[in-house]
Amino acid sequence: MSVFRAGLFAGTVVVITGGGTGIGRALALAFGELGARVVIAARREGPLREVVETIEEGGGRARFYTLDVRDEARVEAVIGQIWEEVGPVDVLVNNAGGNFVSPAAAMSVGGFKTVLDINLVGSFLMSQAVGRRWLEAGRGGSIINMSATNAESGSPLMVHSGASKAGINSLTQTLAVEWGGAGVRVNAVLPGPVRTEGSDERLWTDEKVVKRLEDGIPLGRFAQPEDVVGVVMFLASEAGAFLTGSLIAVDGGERLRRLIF
Ligand SMILES: CCCCC/C=C/C(=O)SCCNC(=O)CCNC(=O)[C@H](O)C(C)(C)COP(=O)(O)OP(=O)(O)OC[C@H]1O[C@@H](n2cnc3c(N)ncnc32)[C@H](O)[C@@H]1OP(=O)(O)O
Ligand SMILES: NC(=O)C1=CN([C@@H]2O[C@H](COP(=O)(O)OP(=O)(O)OC[C@H]3O[C@@H](n4cnc5c(N)ncnc54)[C@H](OP(=O)(O)O)[C@@H]3O)[C@@H](O)[C@H]2O)C=CC1
Repeated sequence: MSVFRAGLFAGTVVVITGGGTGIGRALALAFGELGARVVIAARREGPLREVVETIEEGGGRARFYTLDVRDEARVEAVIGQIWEEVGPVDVLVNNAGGNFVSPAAAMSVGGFKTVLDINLVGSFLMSQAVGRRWLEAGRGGSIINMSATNAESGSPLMVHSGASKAGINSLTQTLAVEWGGAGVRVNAVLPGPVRTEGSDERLWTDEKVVKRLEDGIPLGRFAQPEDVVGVVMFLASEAGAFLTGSLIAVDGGERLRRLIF
């Protein structure tokens, strides 16, 4: 049950990249439930369609667009279409992300760049396409970037992901300063390990690793996608009106643990 009031996001257009699965799906459903006009965008139509149908069955309003966040022309076209077909965007959640496990010494530059392109360049392109329109129209808005705790701590076998998320933290703070005067707030959420379709397939495949990770989380369990929802809602709402450039970890304390004893 949501702790936020019914209709909190009525009249608000919320765009979520990667909204067909995992954390993005949980966010889309939650925003839909609170009255937002939800727009989700990713590469595969199937998961996007399922989420839109689920929101509409619950009485909410949603639509999807297929896009690859690395494709500058497609990003610009889709954002233009959203403005015309749905209305001016109020909230952008840059959630689309990619990752895989690989020793740094064995990783191809193609693999490294792929994850940088999806996570960092994709967040930049989406923010730029939306932000330009906000600046031109003299209206504010809120951007929430999905970073990760590996931006701030060395996480072996994820050199591409960690570097991209550190870049996202910097992008967040730079845009917060550059666009703050125009009423645009830019914040980032840093989840620790979360069980999702994408991460279960690519990262958390070894139960021994899962158990070890879980043992190291002070709150004693992996996060579920729903654990990330509340802080995003808070940042998107009026309650977050004076937050910008903030990097907020949602990790059950995982980033604090050090192997001393
Ligand atoms: C504390 C916790 C921190 C956790 C932080 C973050 C967690 C997450 O992000 S979980 C999200 C997981 N979800 C996803 O990754 C979903 C989207 N992922 C994908 O689409 C793919 O996995 C992708 C990232 C590889 C991108 O797909 P695509 O654009 O189709 O890329 P290609 O398959 O063409 O590969 C490009 C390039 O990357 C190399 N590569 C791909 N997978 C691996 C692998 N498992 N190991 C090593 N290298 C891999 C591939 O060989 C290509 O390289 P080049 O041929 O050199 O170009
Ligand atoms: N799971 C975890 O442990 C953690 C995840 N995160 C971050 O949370 C976010 C969501 O991840 P999570 O829910 O776990 O993973 P999922 O794989 O379930 O979701 C990622 C979504 O991103 C979309 N996506 C991937 N690449 C692109 C692209 N090039 N263009 C458009 N959309 C794309 C995918 O859809 P499609 O394939 O259809 O394009 C998918 O729906 C990511 O930014 C991730 O880095 C952060 C910390 C921990």
